[in-house]
Amino acid sequence: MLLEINQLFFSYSPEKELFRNLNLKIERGRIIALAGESGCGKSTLLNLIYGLLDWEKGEIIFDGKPIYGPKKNIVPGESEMKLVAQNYDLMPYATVSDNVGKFISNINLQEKKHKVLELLKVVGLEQYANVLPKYLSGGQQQRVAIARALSVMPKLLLLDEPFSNLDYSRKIELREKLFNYVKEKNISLIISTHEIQEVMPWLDQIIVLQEGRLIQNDSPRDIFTNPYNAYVAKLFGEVNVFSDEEKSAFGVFKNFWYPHEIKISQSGKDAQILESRFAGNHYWNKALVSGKELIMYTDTQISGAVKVDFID
Ligand SMILES: Nc1ncnc2c1ncn2[C@@H]1O[C@H](COP(=O)(O)OP(=O)(O)OP(=O)(O)O)[C@@H](O)[C@H]1O
Repeated sequence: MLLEINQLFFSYSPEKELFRNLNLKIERGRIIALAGESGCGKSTLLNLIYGLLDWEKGEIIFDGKPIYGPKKNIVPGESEMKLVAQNYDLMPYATVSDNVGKFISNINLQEKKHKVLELLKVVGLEQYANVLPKYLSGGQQQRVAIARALSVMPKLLLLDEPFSNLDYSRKIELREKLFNYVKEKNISLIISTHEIQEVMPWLDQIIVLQEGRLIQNDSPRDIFTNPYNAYVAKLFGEVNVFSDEEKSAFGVFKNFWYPHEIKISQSGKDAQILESRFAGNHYWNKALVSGKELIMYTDTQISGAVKVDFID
């Protein structure tokens, strides 16, 4: 086991407990997303794992050794664990290359140069090697910090919202290179994100927090097909939520239906299409079915009276 959190209690203030008896086990070599809406405790948990905060009760065991908060002031060695927080903490008067190479030994300068270039390629910043961080955008600075963290080949890399400052095309490029790199080098990765859809193809595991409670911890497929509650289902985008009463009234077998699971059919329930809008890869439709508004996606624009089926 790479990381074990046992019966952890933590709060920023006595009135408001954040983590109450949090338990978590993480195996080596995995790419894990820590998901949940803003304020659920993702950054705090990463900071606790990295030993930046003191907790009240419980233990965090990393690679067989206990982690302590700043009071005991024992931080893991550089090569063990790295955190890239939302402030990137770059050296302002050193170039991008020097920042990335900060933790790489100077014994073999040729090798160091080669390694820095390799890392800059992973984060797509090879053209910026000689630029100072202040001339970079927030998203670029974040990528320099990620490259620097990768340079020490940590056993565990913690990334707090690594793609939050990137436009879509950069995000797509970075996520693939980054995830392939960590897998190749056997670096375990935990990233916090509220855009789970965008990283899903690379994830081995998703951990969902809701107001400091760990409510689901499973493979992406299991969480997507069997979300614990509406909060979890909504992490994957739009979803139609049926109460238990609605579920039996509609004769459907589950509470959460994604828009692509409601399909136009020959037989099925009567539906009135209220809106049908072009959404790029599909049409986004709002349908009225037995008095309930449902969102469904279709390949073509639809209107009027149709019939729909629920097919997962
Ligand atoms: N330094 C602090 N002092 C007091 N309360 C804090 C502090 N940092 C965070 N909190 C509170 O703790 C809770 C968890 O915050 P945290 O930043 O861990 O959430 P998050 O899931 O990472 O959110 P986001 O996705 O917006 O970064 C929130 O209610 C937040 O207001």
